[in-house]
Amino acid sequence: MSRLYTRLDVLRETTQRSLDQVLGQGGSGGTHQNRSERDSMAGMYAARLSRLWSVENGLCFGRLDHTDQTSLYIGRIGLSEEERRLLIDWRAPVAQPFYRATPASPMGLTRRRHLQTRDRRVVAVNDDLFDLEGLTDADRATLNGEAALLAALAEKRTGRMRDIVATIQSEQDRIIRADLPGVLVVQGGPGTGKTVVALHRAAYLLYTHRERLDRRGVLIIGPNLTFLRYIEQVLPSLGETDVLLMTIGEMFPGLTATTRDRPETAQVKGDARMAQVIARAVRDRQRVPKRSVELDLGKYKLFLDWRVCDAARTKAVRSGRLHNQARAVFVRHILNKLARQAAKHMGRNLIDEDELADLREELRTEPAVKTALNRLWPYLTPHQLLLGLFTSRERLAYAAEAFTREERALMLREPPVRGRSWYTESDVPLLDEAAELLGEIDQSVLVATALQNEEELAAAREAEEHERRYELTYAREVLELTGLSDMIDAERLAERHRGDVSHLTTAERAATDRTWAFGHVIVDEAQELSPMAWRMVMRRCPARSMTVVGDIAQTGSSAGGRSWGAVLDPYTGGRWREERLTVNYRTPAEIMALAADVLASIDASLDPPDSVREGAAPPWSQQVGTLAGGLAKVVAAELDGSGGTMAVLVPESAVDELGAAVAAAVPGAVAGPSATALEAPAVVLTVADAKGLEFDAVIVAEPERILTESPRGANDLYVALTRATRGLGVVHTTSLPPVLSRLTARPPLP
Ligand SMILES: Nc1ncnc2c1ncn2[C@@H]1O[C@H](COP(=O)(O)OP(=O)(O)OP(=O)(O)O)[C@@H](O)[C@H]1O
Repeated sequence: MSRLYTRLDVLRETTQRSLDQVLGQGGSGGTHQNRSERDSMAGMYAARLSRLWSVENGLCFGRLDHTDQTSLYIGRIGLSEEERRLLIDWRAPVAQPFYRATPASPMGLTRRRHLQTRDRRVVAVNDDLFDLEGLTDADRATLNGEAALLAALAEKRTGRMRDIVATIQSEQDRIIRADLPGVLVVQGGPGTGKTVVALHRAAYLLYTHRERLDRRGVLIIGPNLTFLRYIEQVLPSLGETDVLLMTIGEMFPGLTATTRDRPETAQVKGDARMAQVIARAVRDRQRVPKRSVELDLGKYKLFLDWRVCDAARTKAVRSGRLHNQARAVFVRHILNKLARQAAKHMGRNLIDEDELADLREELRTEPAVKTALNRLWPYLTPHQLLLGLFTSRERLAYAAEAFTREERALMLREPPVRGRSWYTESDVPLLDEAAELLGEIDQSVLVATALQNEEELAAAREAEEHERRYELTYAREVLELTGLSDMIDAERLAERHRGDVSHLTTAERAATDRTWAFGHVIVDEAQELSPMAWRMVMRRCPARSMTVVGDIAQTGSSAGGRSWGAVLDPYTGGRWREERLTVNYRTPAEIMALAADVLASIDASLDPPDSVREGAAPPWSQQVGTLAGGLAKVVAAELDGSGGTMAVLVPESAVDELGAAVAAAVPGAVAGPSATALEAPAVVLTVADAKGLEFDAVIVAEPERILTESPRGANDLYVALTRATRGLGVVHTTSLPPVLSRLTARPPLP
């Protein structure tokens, strides 16, 4: 072990020296090319350095002893010295037996050794022995198959997900090392390691297909920002920092939409028919006036015949261009007609092409003409289109004719109020859809076309401001994640995001480019995505190299999927493959038995995963007089100060009230998914915000309300019950739902 760490220290020193040398070669001096080369060298050394620092804990965690008497050490990265391999990267093919060998199929091993280290010292050794014949009695005594796994699972949760390189199980390893191309679905019940496996798969794919994925990047989509915070340390701890983590609400550059619509609204907005709605909303902005329009130019008047507009529109639509590009066709046709009219006013019946072009340019700048053209075929940003649609009953009536009046009413909204975010998570795929149909607008054109509707302009400006703030936050996060904050400041990096992108890593560039095509996309909690969200995600991965991770039984969103086939067939022609995970590493058997009752109430044919652990205290229930006061008391009493994590999962409609009550009564408790939520001793969350997370203890409040509050209430309750790693309690005021009859009742609190 000491030899490995000595080698690591040497590599850190030499890399640091190289970095210092490059950074010392003058700040902004030299040619552009010199600066650019220097920047990219510095970026490379800095990335290598952060990789070398990230593997300090558990650098080496295994040893393979082969039948031919050779041994290999397995670790987080590969290390060698003078051509000799000291440590094998866990992702290398020769490391595979560490995860796959079994007594029935030992893969050339006599022994697999798990090493637990602390502060560079080995503190525990667990062996799996495959050559039972050749064992001494002492060796036989140490036979301890699951010890390493069980030790890892028994550890207290820190609020952050840890990597599992040392204890990946065989069924998980098959998924991690599955081929890159095609769509792989990983279906598995709660706690089966879907998320952690997906993250290790990302690390494996980057290692195995480095060249391809370095260029195109890997995107991981998670259900909410808290979840991304929960998992963000896993890949850096595996030495991979250039992976982009995003929620659906962040996938339209410049926006971070975190508010969720009510379930009925989210369902309507996520409906596949919304693609038609957006297309019709665009068409609705390509107008033909009912009768001819009079254009007063001062010196004379021109008449814009509705038939001319109609012909112009047909021509523009037939051009096959996107809305903002097709505008040029529309405008040119109309200006040609107006120019001929204008020529007549000047007493000229015949004009040549050059004169026509001159007149067209003159007319183009006439305010009356500009106003008319902008009304008939305005340049539109996706923001303007959506705002115009959702704030107008008439526009909605036209565009969303396929929906009922009630469904349209769910989409109708007040215009934005300054300082308050207007977009919801389900608007983001709609913005993306709109962007696909509208096409880009040249920045200079946008500035020149100052005749847009006031509100729309304000919204566009707001979006711009959002973008600036977003870039800054993102840049800070990137720097924090890569540990480079001492070397580059966030403002500069944010500037680079928007301007010169040549020095940025792939993930940084991809984050700001809506049209970026990723080399591989991993979608976690994929059952929650609406059909419209899938359209957006699929656009980001035209190669269809994807890992889709989820559990249909945990679908909470009304817009979410009901089967993988229904979700994926339209994009893959049925060509996707499925792997299943069947063992629950999180929830002890006693808690899982209760969750299994809820699962059976959703669909009796669904099997819960088998728990690998048992021995937890039986889950309990406690009736209280008033919910807020009673809950706060129970939470305070349950916190044992031992440093574990606790979540209080509450109905969506009561989250503000209960969050405030618990935060006021329990020192250190936090209400809602804030930046500090994961580190707090107790956090109050809705089930949607707890998706994908886990806690040592979980208290579920008023399960009856969780069940009835949403169309998929039983799925929500199932998710809530399966977040616990050690203890589970239920606090309620009204009678308990019959499906929870297995709970052990504690004496009620007055
Ligand atoms: N092989 C393993 N070794 C150690 N810990 C593991 C292993 N597999 C899974 N775990 C742990 O089990 C817990 C559950 O894993 P994870 O969150 O990935 O499950 P999931 O299937 O995504 O769950 P859910 O669907 O409920 O969100 C995590 O703490 C994870 O680290």
